[in-house]
Amino acid sequence: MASSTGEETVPSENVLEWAQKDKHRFLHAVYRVGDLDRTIKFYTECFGMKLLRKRDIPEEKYSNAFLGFGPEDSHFVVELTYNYGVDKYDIGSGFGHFAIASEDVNKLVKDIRAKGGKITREPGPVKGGTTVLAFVQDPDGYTFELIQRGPTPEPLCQIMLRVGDLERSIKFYEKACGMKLLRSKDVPDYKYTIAMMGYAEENESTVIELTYNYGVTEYTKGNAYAQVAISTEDVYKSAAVVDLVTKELGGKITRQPGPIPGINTKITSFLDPDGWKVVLVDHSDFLKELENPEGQMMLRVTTITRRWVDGSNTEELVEGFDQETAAVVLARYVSLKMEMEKEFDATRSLIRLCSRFDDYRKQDPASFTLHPNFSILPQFMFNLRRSQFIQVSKNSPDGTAYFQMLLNRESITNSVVMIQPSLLSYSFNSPPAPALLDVASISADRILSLDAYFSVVIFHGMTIAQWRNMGYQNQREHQILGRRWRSVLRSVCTRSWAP
Ligand SMILES: C[C@@H](O)C(=O)SC[C@H](NC(=O)CC[C@H](N)C(=O)O)C(=O)NCC(=O)O
Ligand SMILES: [Zn+2]
Repeated sequence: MASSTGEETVPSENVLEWAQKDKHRFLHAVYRVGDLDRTIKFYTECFGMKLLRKRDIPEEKYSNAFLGFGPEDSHFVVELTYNYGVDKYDIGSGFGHFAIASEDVNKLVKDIRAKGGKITREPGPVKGGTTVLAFVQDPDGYTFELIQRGPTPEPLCQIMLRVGDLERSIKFYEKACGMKLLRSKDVPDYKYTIAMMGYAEENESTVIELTYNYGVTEYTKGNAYAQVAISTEDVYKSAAVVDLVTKELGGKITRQPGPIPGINTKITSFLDPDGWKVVLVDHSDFLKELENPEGQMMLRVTTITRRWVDGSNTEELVEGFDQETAAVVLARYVSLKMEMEKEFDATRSLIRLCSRFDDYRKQDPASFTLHPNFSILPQFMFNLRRSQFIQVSKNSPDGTAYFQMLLNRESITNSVVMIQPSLLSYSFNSPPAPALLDVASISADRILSLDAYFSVVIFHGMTIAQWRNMGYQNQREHQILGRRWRSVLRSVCTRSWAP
């Protein structure tokens, strides 16, 4: 369906469907600690967690440590952040607890106490219920609930957050994140209600435990707990869903979908109606970026198994279609065929594909639409035909061979950039955001970086160019501008490829 501006708009109910179709997994909870080694020692010795990886980012003055009960590609973990020189944080009144499932809470409490851990609630049935639990405080004051449970594949099993309107929050996490309400429980004697939200059985996986205290609608957030990271199969579609849901239930997008400059992992982030932050991370990017305990980048070859479907079953074919991968495979195929068959015409492939998966009314060309899962292919083919893989006359044979070698060797993400340059727009009051490959993206107060993989072009809008020419970035009275300008240049120039 085309709108008056000619842009394709998809009815909101179709957009919202994506959250229910998407595949999600809880990846990690991010929070700040005052002493990384102190917390690592406590979690490994008292909880039995394993240190999975550490990283230090001196230019940004912080370090991270990831700990959990199993590897990150299959377990929910904690991501600790240590900011240089900051040894204390305010946890606020809204953050409740993390939870660790144990088959013997009493024994675990004894062990933790013997190692100097601070038990703030002795083991016993929960007030108003029967589940045996205990509470322990970690060195920074974060509360960990120790919950009695049989064997489970996911011991790190809860993030408890207090909310001011339980129904609103349940609806938000169902519609924006595709979560299910796994269980709710009202405890009138203690004037609270809880709701367990997640993607699988409560005893088998991590959940967000939403807690409503009767009559309490506001909590302080503090500056200690940061966010929860959840995987998604498509950050762009997921962000479109979240944007719609925030208009209905509150909350807001805090980072538009797109690659993290220099890392390429695609993310989007937002606040829920109570201000709790969620980051959605592209799952295949996440798996590729995982590092091993020595901190080396471990590029994983992730075999994405797609259920094969009978070619005549168009609907299932469309639903499982990965257009970025298809576009790159098509480019690799076409650049090979062009070399072997001079009369080979790449457009025929696109025409065949469109005639198979399009939707239009006869005699009405304007009604032509392609399913969203095919939306980038036409523009991709437009750029491929003009790329150095097809227009070989401009290169030496060695040059063409070099470009084709890289196209066949690089990741899907980088190969897409080789054929369809990515344009990022940087401004001084919002995070970098993908921009349309069109002159309309040029504006006086923005810096544009065109990444064509083999070359990067940095364009300064007229106003910024004037500031730069007048040396504002080096003048004391414009030091904020200078700092921002240098961080923009740094993020543009720190790319992950090395031709
Ligand atoms: C089910 C389990 O994971 C829980 O966390 S329920 C524990 C129970 N929660 C509350 O009381 C929530 C309301 C409270 N006012 C709050 O805001 O945290 C709890 O903490 N019980 C205490 C006990 O001693 O049982
Ligand atoms: Zn709990």
